Amino acid sequence: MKKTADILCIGSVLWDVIGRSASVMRQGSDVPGRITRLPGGVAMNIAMTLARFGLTPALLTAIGRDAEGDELLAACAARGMITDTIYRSDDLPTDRYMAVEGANGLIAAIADAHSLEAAGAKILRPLTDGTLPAPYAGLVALDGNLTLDLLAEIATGSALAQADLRVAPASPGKAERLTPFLNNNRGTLYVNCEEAGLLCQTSFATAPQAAAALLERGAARVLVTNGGDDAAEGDAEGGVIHATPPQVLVTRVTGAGDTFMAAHIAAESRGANRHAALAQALEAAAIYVSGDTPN
Ligand SMILES: Nc1ncnc2c1ncn2[C@@H]1O[C@H](COP(=O)(O)OP(=O)(O)OP(=O)(O)O)[C@@H](O)[C@H]1O
Ligand SMILES: O=c1[nH]cc([C@@H]2O[C@H](CO)[C@@H](O)[C@H]2O)c(=O)[nH]1
Repeated sequence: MKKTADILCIGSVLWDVIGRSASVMRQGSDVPGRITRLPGGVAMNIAMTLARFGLTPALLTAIGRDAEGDELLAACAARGMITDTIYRSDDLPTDRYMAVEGANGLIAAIADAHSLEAAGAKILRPLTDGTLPAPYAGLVALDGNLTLDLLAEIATGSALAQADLRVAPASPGKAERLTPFLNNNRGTLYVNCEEAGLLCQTSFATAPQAAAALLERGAARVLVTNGGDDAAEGDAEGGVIHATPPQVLVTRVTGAGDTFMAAHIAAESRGANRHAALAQALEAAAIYVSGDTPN
């Protein structure tokens, strides 16, 4: 039986190549370590986490028709995701992200999402070619790896005008690409305090302050996290609410934001109200950062 998608994940699905060393590293270091390759890209990370919360994501992305692409597609299918919505390109290679991590944290990373950017609006074809119900009125998780032009088209166009859009930035360097969602009062933005500051060209001391400022600048709805400090949720009608993350022993933080977002979406899809959804997202993120769940 063909599965129906609970949510569309639109954005980067690529291979992460991560070099890790136990040494403290600086520019120019050449040290022994391990190099691993694993599925990544923000849309894929969100899809993997949504799948852990029991949802079935369909992926809208560009993957090359190369050996790396075939392997990546198989990795998506193995996780129960719907892959026949993926645009396979004959001439564009499968995208890659490369990071180097030392004992002192992330040293540097390069995201090569050129194929996704070059594919442009082709990744959205399933929304209009009969593959998906049109207009699509369900949940959508969208990442900020798409070009500013395509993100603006999604924020203002008809293809996703009825959708429940949940938008995450791809990296601090791409945070400003979410501006069309602020300017057009569209979607729910999931950002941390730093990204909220970048979007508003300022800095915020607390998540409730950041949430209020994003709403003031035109956001329809926002979720703002701030590490171990209070997270906030707000929309124009209901105002801003906030809650404190459970205190846990932190063993990992990379991926905490994706876990928060996926758990929040999953809670709301089960019918949780805003207070319960925020609490459940914080609970799931706490379990994640404490290291009690698999990657
Ligand atoms: N030090 C911490 N103590 C307790 N909970 C934490 C801590 N760091 C993160 N969390 C939990 O994870 C959520 C998201 O964390 P954070 O605000 O750091 O997101 P992020 O910067 O987007 O994460 P990522 O590292 O994935 O980019 C927080 O709201 C909180 O629930
Ligand atoms: O510009 C980007 N930077 C990082 C990511 C992804 O985020 C994760 C690291 O934070 C990693 O999976 C990478 O692929 C991306 O998709 N685009």
